[in-house]
Amino acid sequence: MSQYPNLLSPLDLGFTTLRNRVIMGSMHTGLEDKEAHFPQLAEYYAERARGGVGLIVTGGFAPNRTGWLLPLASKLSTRAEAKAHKRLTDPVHEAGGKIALQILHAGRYSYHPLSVSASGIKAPINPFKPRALSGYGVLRQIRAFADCAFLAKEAGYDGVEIMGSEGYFINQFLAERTNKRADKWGGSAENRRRIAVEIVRRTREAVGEDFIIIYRLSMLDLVEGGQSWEDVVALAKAVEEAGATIINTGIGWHEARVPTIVTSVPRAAFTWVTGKLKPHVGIPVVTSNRINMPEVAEEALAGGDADLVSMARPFLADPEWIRKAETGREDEINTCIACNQACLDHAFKRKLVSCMVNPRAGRETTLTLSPARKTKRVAVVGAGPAGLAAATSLAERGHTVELFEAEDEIGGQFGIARKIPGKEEFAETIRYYTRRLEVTGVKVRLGTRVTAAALIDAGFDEVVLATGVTPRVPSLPGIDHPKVLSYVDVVRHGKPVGGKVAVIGAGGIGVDVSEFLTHTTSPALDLDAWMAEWGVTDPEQADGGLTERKVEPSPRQVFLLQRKKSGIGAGLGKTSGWVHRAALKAKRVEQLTGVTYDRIDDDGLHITVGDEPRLLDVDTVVVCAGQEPVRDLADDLRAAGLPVHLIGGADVAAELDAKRAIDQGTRLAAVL
Ligand SMILES: Cc1cc2nc3c(=O)[nH]c(=O)nc-3n(C[C@H](O)[C@H](O)[C@H](O)COP(=O)(O)O)c2cc1C
Ligand code: SF4
Repeated sequence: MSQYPNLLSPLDLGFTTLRNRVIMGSMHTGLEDKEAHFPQLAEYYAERARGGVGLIVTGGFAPNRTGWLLPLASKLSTRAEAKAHKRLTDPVHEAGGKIALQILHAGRYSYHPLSVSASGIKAPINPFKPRALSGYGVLRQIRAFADCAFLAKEAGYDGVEIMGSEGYFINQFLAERTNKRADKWGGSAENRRRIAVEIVRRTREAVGEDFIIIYRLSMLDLVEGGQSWEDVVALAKAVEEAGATIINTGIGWHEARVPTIVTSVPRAAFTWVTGKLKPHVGIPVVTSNRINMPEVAEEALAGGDADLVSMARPFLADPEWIRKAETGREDEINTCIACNQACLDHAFKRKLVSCMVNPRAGRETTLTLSPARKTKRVAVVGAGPAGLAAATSLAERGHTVELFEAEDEIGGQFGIARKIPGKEEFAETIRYYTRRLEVTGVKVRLGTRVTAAALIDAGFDEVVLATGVTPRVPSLPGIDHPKVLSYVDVVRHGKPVGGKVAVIGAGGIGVDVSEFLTHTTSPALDLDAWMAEWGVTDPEQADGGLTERKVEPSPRQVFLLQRKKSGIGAGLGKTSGWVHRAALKAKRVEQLTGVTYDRIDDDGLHITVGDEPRLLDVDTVVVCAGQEPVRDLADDLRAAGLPVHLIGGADVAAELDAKRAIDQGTRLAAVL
């Protein structure tokens, strides 16, 4: 008997059966935008289908040019385009999987001048003002959805998902916020939902009975002027009536100021919303967002909140997620830690999407770990993200690998990250590597500060130096004062910190340390606390589910300081930086930029801001002023003729970058 009886049980849809209750949620990876990338996209999907996922939903494809998210982005509106899609659907079917095409019309989120919407109201996150559609224009858009679905069927898809949430085109008709129309497509709730219902009805007519239609329904808009709960329920019933097979959950518009998927959002944070809707409809419902491990998914289903779970990013992180859950190897799952660093942050920069913890994602055809032609004895020094990726990937290719780590535990900087409130997920990557080291047979030497002489004597063929970084000590009068601590002292070693603290350096680490110092508990581990913090409430109590934000007061007063004039946490990703900045503001952290540090003494930290000298009478100064690479072994090893490879912080320490570190470790291992 499986440990996950609900999750792994098939779902009979009448005309077809899904092999389990897991949908790989829609993710636009960038590979969809050019047919030249379809072979790569096909292999990315096929690998996930082989891994056992029940149904794959593609990234969004526009049904016409006006619906494009970006100029020349993915679209399916012609027979020629449909033909190319066969290259995607065939390999998935050969692997025993199923695949649905997502139809996404961006409406006023379209980043181009052709953008259209219910009304001519510009989105706060887009410079392009949409044109309000005429009545005829609305009918043409509806038809485009149905035609796109018809082409998808021709291309061999098992179904389509109609994207009705996240503030895109359909959602813009549903909410009064963006729909000011006076015709039959606006005004009353019934009129506002007419377009969604018509799209589903016309799509069903176009594709016939035996074809999956998922409707992704915005259950919580999280914006002012969003839909009421009554509207949401009425829409769900109407969509079912119009012929949808399944309803998927959508949460929050892109312009919402509530985080919905970053790592500080508790796991399965919105499953209760799906559960609230479920009794109102007869068709299966899917829950989504921040479900990343089998026990979380199983609990959502066993609790009766949903019939299926959608997991998007977890399938970037691990294509074999299902197989591992099926065979009791959940401790081998490479867990999505919701960092967004290589997925959504890439998408925003128009870079191809991948995954921080799995750099092979989206590069299945180019980054392969094939068996080594000549096996070697390799020493990897340092068990941070770079060293772990290198050691395990090398061992997977058949090399004999020994991993040396000076500390008593693996993880490097991730061991610090995991202690930051809201970043607990980083512990999963350490757990994953702990197990992967065992599975791949790497010999691990913890608490061993290995010397160059020992490495030379041992006769390794290659040495990989992943020795990481040490905190940079700025030259500043009073830097030796007892009230000065490094971020490592504070976070890793838990050294006591006073009630008034200055944090020097407002990069990613300074921001993390400020979060650490202003929290006594982690809202990420307490859904009620998190909802209160972000003002998320039951949509029955407030339209769109938004109320006032309330935060627990900080246990200490924190000043976050930066020499540069650029913004606080400027290097943080687009999708997560604003969340940290908003959280620190709510905790009343005083943020100062353009600061000159004058000296530290018994009175505190003396600074100059602009031309104004100022004394911060703090008890503790925490230094987060960058880091220096640790690479002392390199010269001696090279002098002895050993091939030495520097990776991670030991290579480039200027900006701590785990994404780069894991990628570099994996790529090195692929060719050694
Ligand atoms: C890189 C990326 C691209 C996405 N593209 C789409 C998309 O095209 N359509 C869509 O409905 N959702 C899209 N999403 C949202 C996901 O479907 C999903 O709702 C979100 O990632 C939360 O689920 P997860 O925690 O399982 O990843 C995207 C998410 C990511 C990370
Ligand atoms: S980059 Fe981060 S958030 Fe994105 S899939 Fe990978 S682990 Fe998850």
